[in-house]
Amino acid sequence: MGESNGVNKPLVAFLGPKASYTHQATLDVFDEAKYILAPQIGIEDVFSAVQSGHAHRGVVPFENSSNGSVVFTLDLFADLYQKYPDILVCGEAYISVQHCLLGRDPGHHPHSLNQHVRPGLGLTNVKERESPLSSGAVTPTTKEPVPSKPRAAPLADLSKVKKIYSHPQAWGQCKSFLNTYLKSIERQDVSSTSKAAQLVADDESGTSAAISSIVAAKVCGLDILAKGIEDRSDNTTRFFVLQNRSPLSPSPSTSVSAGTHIPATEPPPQPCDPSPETENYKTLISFTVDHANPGALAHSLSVFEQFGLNLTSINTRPSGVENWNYIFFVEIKGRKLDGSAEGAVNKALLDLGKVCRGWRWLGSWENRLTAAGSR
Ligand SMILES: O=C(O)C(=O)C[C@]1(C(=O)O)C=C[C@@H](O)C=C1
Repeated sequence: MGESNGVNKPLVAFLGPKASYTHQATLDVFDEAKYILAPQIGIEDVFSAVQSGHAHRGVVPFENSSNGSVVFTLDLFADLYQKYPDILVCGEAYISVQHCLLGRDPGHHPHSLNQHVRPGLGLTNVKERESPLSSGAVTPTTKEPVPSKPRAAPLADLSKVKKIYSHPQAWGQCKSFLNTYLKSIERQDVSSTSKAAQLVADDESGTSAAISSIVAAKVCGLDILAKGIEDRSDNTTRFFVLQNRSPLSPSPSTSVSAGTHIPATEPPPQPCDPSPETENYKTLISFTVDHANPGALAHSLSVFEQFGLNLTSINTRPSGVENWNYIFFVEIKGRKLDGSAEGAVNKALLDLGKVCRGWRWLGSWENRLTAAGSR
């Protein structure tokens, strides 16, 4: 299970196709020489591959610094139909996201190619125009951080663009550019930004464009019509590495030949790290409360305070049971110790069970956020 027959390498499922931001996150965590990286059509396919044991690990987007949670991923963790009971988060990765508008530039001259290189994706010779064509474009610098003004101007004439494809997360990250240069142009959601680039590459009319990456421009042979169109220069997406809690899913030491590199995001040693140092870990927990009970949410959250566990994020999604009832997701600093009643997280979970309706531990993993972005 979780291995590709013949080559004996563990399989890592990720939201594809190739050149998605999730692919870039996957390459940051998993060495292509030691793992088979398997693109999936949707985020749910990644969950399914890990749940079934077909994949050893999975990589999915979780949240963006400017546009918030990836609700598709949260809903899969909410798992209303109990399809993914064994999914655990065992790692995270942060990718700086610089979006481009990709399409066909009628004024493109093939000799003005720029060179870009991205290991693992073989990126070279990306077709990027050097000079803005758009008159009256606002071109703020980072010294002029006015949110309503786009950070980039088009590099080509956009008047022929009649439809834009992208992953729904991308629209909210590029609001200023879209409202300024592509207002009222039809937008179509697709499963990923690299899928969007593929669709535009297949559209021979040349009237569609994609919000996607510079890597996808190369892979799909598209022109860069604008670059750096995200609202914020520090636009970053966080990805989760998933594993199956069941021992059927092979651990790296059994599935990879001796001396292999184990990614830094692999789960902490099991069953129990004797070190009391849990500060550099994070834990994701979901829980539901009795909505008729005043203070039910406050009582649940106070459990974490009692054990000195800092909350790093809180999210809600509809519970699926009753209208206006929610499932809560909290992320806290610290980790659950396996097979132990000790540890602040373990104790907090015991107490949480006394005040909430139900809870689920969704994994503990090493915190990969540097002190600069600390949380
Ligand atoms: O569409 C992709 O390329 C993805 O990997 C998904 C995703 C996301 O869901 O947040 C990843 C990074 C960007 O924030 C936009 C889209």
